[in-house]
Amino acid sequence: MRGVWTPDRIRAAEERLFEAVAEPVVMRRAANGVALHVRRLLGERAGGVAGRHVTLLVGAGNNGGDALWAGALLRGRGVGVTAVLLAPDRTHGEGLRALRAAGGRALAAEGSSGLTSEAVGALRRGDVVVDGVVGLSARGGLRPLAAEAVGHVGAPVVAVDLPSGVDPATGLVEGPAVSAEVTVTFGGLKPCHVLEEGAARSGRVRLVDIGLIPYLDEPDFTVLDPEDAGAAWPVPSPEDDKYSQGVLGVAAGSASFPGAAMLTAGGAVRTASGMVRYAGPAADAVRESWPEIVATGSVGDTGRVQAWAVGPGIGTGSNGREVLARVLEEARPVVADADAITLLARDAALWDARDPETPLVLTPHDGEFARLAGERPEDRVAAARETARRYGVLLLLKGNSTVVAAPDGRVLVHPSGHAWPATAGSGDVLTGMLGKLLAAGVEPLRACGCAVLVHARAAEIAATGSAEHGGRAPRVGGDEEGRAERTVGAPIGASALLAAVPAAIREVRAAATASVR
Ligand SMILES: NC(=O)C1=CN([C@@H]2O[C@H](COP(=O)(O)OP(=O)(O)OC[C@H]3O[C@@H](n4cnc5c(N)ncnc54)[C@H](O)[C@@H]3O)[C@@H](O)[C@H]2O)[C@@H](O)CC1
Ligand SMILES: [K+]
Repeated sequence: MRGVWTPDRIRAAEERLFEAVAEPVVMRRAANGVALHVRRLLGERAGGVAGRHVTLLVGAGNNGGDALWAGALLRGRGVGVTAVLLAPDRTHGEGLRALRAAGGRALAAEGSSGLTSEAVGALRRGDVVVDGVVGLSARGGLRPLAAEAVGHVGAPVVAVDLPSGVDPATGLVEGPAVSAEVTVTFGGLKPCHVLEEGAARSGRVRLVDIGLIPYLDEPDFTVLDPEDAGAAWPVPSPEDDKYSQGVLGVAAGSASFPGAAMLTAGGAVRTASGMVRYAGPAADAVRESWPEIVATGSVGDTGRVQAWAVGPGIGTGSNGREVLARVLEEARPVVADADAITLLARDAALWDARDPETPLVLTPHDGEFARLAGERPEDRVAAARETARRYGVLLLLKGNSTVVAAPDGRVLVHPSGHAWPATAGSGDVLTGMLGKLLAAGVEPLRACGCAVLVHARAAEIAATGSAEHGGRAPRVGGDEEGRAERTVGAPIGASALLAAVPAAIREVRAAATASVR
């Protein structure tokens, strides 16, 4: 599990760190980390380090200072280094002196008519380009000169701290911005690494220890790693029987639309052993597809369950309303999706059926969220947190980065790093998976994080056929250099995602086993 801290909290921790350790020492640590990851990328993409060329794009502040110091260290490894200075009169002085003393070159980016031809040549020559334009103090998109310079970059980019042009606190991009292959950040992750467009533009995020950790407060939110999901995933123990592992009730689909029932129930079956019960008009179809499921026609006829998954395909009319009300009255943990969210958003009386002490998870996409909250989410973490608190629910806001907020303010984010789950029926599978984890007794916030992570990975495995990597490096963190990120994929349907769930579970469980060795 990794923490994510807002820029303000990072700065406050840095101030405390500087009382104990001199700032240049800290910067040198940061630069060491940048140089290490530039060397790795050179090895990967240029076949070696010595004799290769690195171009530094350097802005006005300490972010550029980090890049210059890293350049000086790379010179020591036989790398040719050229710094292109976007603001020569405000360049980090010590960093520039260090680079020149190590034999690096520096030139001004701007001539009398925009970017000079020397600067363009340097940007085109780099085997790797280091983005030291702007870091934690970034405001808005790249300024025109920096944007023009970035436009000439064809080589892979290592971003210092964050890809320039991305808002550090939100991950939003409001103008031109850098797209990095690797982002090297310091002390702790920032929201831009895992949220919105910033997550995609950060590429592989590498965290460097600069001694900041003891000075950090509680993170603003957290990110689960595959090994966290693997460690929490329920598997049967020798004492278990089919009931003791948690029974899930599924209320989904209809006679004319049995697909939602099939996918929700299937998500549950593939997630954990034990038992799944189905209640609804698609009972015959469900029995046929999933003979292991005990299927009945109505919620009232279903035997005991430890949790319910309700909503996909139940409709928003009186039948759907009745099903949802019956499920809520049972006072068991519930995951409510799709039509159930629409019903809850427009019918305040339905909330009376609910026991406020029993966990209720709502899993909206942005449109369903707008029905609940009155508007589409802008700052997704803040919006999910506020809505979770207001309704007293766990709010799982789906998106490329999925945000899960608990009513007590805790938040988990999962940056999927790809969009393969964006296919019809995929949400139904997630609902079944999450329901089964709740039935198995996994703590609700963690259950949400685990289900989202494994669901996203299953989609990726289905699309890319990459299961053979057996425990791919996580996008955020990890030492292994990514390979699967460049795997070419093919579009999938939700059935293919569902079929890949066991492979994804095996992968996270293998990651958990490896991490305790
Ligand atoms: N506080 C510290 O001493 C440490 C800072 N570190 C580095 O320092 C960075 C923060 O440095 P600074 O606070 O000096 O500021 P930055 O280097 O992030 O920004 C410098 C200046 O760029 C300008 N700017 C803002 N938005 C811009 C945009 N969109 N396009 C172009 N220019 C823009 C502003 O004038 C800003 O003051 C971190 O991101 C990290 O890389 C690390 O060395 C670790 C320790
Ligand atoms: K940067």
